[in-house]
Amino acid sequence: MSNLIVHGGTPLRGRITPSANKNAVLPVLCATLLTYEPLRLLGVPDITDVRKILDIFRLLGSEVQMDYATGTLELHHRETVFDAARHRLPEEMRSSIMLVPPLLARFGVARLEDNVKGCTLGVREIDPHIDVFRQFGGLVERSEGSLLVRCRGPLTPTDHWLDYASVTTTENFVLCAASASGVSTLTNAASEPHVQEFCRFMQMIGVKIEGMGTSRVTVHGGGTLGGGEYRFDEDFHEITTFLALGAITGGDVVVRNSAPENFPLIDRTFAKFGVHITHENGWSRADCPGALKVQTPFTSNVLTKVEAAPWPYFPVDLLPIFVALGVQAQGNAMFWNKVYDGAMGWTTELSKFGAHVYQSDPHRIVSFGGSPLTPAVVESPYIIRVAIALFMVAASVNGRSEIRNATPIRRAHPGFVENLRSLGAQVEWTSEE
Ligand SMILES: CC(=O)N[C@H]1[C@@H](OP(=O)(O)OP(=O)(O)OC[C@H]2O[C@@H](n3ccc(=O)[nH]c3=O)[C@H](O)[C@@H]2O)O[C@H](CO)[C@@H](O)[C@@H]1O
Ligand SMILES: C=C(OP(=O)(O)O)C(=O)O
Repeated sequence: MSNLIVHGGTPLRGRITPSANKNAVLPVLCATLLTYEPLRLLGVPDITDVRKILDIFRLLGSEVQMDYATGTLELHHRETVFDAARHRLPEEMRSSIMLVPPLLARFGVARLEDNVKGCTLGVREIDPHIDVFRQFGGLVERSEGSLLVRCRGPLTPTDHWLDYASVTTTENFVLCAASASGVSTLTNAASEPHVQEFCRFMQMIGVKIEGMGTSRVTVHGGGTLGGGEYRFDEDFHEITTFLALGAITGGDVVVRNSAPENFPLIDRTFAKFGVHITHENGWSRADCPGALKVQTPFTSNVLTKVEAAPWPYFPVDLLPIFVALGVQAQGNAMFWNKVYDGAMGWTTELSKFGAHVYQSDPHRIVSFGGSPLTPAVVESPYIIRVAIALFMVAASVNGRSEIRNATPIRRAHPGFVENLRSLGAQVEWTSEE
């Protein structure tokens, strides 16, 4: 694990182009294994999760040419071999679970390690995925430290209704449905921008999908899939992160943003902390006239709140970024994580900066912002966006801070430190790992 050393207090200024969204890139990479045709992917980020998936492709015998300097990936899964006893799917990342449907389609078997939990946000269920595999005719059995999923023939189309709008379960449903001959429908489907982007890629390789971006998705599966060229969109998480960094340091950061239509709720959430976002000619800017300040609600006896839930609610992965704004803003705010039951414990680390945050239950915290903060040495849990939130607070405080175990940032944000330096930040990693 590597730490971030930050000399904070410098307002960040400049223009920046965000990278692709890890949570779109990874399901797309898994989906590539469904086709035998060559593909070219553009804008592939140099992040550790991508490297892990490409490593498994190489083990399977796929042709993989990745040029990280240009973000161009040439991929051809022409002749592949999978040995469930020998080949291990990448651990410590949630997306491995989306390799199961293409492995089933190709080899009739997949083995999933127990440790595919990704960020330590509390329970990351696999039962909804198993329900999906079984609905399509998959056979699931427990083996030591892993699950074995098999199918005795091609998957069969199905209709399914999810308990909740799970991102990766929706993607797994679409992946299974693409290889099942016939029509499959998912109700209570997730609709996040990355789920929609993944569906657009599936359409490009020849899968007919109706209802993408809504809660009911219909997939016409079983056709022969093609190849082609696909360029990834910009990551709304990274766009929001850079805008928030500009605001928390009192600077002026302008970020490339080709999809401002995804931002109305995110913009209103910034406004709750006194940050005004504008979108013009494909660029977004955070303007913060004066100090950060929590908006006072008109309703009496309530707190200004940020309520995170499946899209189109405020995105849960952005919640820590706004907690960082909350502790710097004058006033009190409530942050409500409706998705995860164990994603708020990290906020005790904020007290090391002198911040006052109270956890009222596993899902909710209240920030009492505006107290003067001092530099600190803090520990990040294995949560990408929390390492960033701790960095944000450090960057806004005069003096030397250290974010220990900040490596998870490398799972999602390529060249994070280099990008920040280009905006004027004084920050470095303690090691290259
Ligand atoms: C690789 C990838 O794409 N990871 C993302 C994906 O993970 P992932 O697909 O694992 O997240 P899910 O949408 O399945 O939700 C995660 C967990 O939250 C709980 N839950 C979720 C929703 C709900 O309405 N009720 C409920 O109880 C469940 O315990 C579930 O296991 O979506 C999450 C939620 O946006 C994001 O944090 C992750 O970054
Ligand atoms: C939680 C995240 O990723 P994962 O689901 O892979 O842990 C994330 O991208 O913030």
